Amino acid sequence: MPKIARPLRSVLYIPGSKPRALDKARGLPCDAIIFDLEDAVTPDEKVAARDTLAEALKEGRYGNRYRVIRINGLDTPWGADDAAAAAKMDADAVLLPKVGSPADLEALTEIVGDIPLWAMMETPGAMLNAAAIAAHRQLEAMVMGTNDLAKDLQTRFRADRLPLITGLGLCVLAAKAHECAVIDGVYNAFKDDEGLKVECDQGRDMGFDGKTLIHPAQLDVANAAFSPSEEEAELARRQIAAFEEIEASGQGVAVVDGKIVENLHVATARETLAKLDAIAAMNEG
Ligand SMILES: CC(C)(COP(=O)(O)OP(=O)(O)OC[C@H]1O[C@@H](n2cnc3c(N)ncnc32)[C@H](O)[C@@H]1OP(=O)(O)O)[C@@H](O)C(=O)NCCC(=O)NCCSC(=O)C[C@H](O)C(=O)O
Ligand SMILES: [Mg+2]
Repeated sequence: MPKIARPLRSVLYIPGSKPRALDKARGLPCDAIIFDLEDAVTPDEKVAARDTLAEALKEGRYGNRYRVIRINGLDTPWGADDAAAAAKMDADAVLLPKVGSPADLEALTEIVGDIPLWAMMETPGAMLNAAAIAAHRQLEAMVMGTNDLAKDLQTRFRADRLPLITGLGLCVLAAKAHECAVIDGVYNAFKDDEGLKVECDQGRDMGFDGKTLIHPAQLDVANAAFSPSEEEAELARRQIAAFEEIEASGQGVAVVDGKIVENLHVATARETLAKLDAIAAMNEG
């Protein structure tokens, strides 16, 4: 069972310092929100942003969007106070930037207690320690920080993300091995829908559960890319029906569209339909 069983197709960053954006998010079709106190907030605004965010969360009205607070690192002047404040806010999880090892998460639990944790995976060290980080008992999700990772790796931007693929893959493997969710990094060119779609499709094909986003205009592309398509749902229904029929006759392998369907494919087909149901339930709730 995944530690967090809910759609996380679109995970929108909102600067904790921007009341207008904090309010706008109450009506946006995102599955989760990362209320940011880190990179989207200038040093001068950091302390005030904490209070602005606390007020917004107290007022609530975020519906069933999952609410995650990204604090500053515990090695910064703001991190410990952010963590203490976040623990008292009405949020679902706390996200720690630049996690390097499980010890970083352990240090955070000493301040926030047993609230679920999310980890920014954005340094070369984190890629190499991904399995140990994913195994932390309170970790619920990993979030790729592809900007920081690209910076540390001194890569150039490439549409195919070749320089980042090893790290992305290591984090997907680690998260899946430990039943954590894993969310892809942001696409910086927020007016480029086509480029965003290519990157979302790549992330979806790699096994990511969703994408982090920086602007409301990116939500529809991510929601579509990380939802099962009509064709996938229709194929899933046919696979289940064909397998049930063949199973009733005492056989273990069905054939649909010229391809074998065994019990493991049926499990995937059922997951596809369950995901659609979860999205529908979330949209109704
Ligand atoms: C990128 C932006 C600075 C653009 O802002 P702006 O020019 O104000 O955009 P628009 O005028 O097009 O905005 C239209 C309306 O939408 C609202 N808005 C904009 N962004 C958001 C948002 N993220 N959430 C909610 N609402 C948003 C505006 O308020 C306008 O509303 P209205 O006036 O009512 O019409 C800006 O989008 C922005 O700041 N984005 C977030 C940037 C951010 O969070 N960065 C940090 C996270 S990314 C990161 O750190 C990556 C990671 O760590 C790594 O290493 O990779
Ligand atoms: Mg970062």
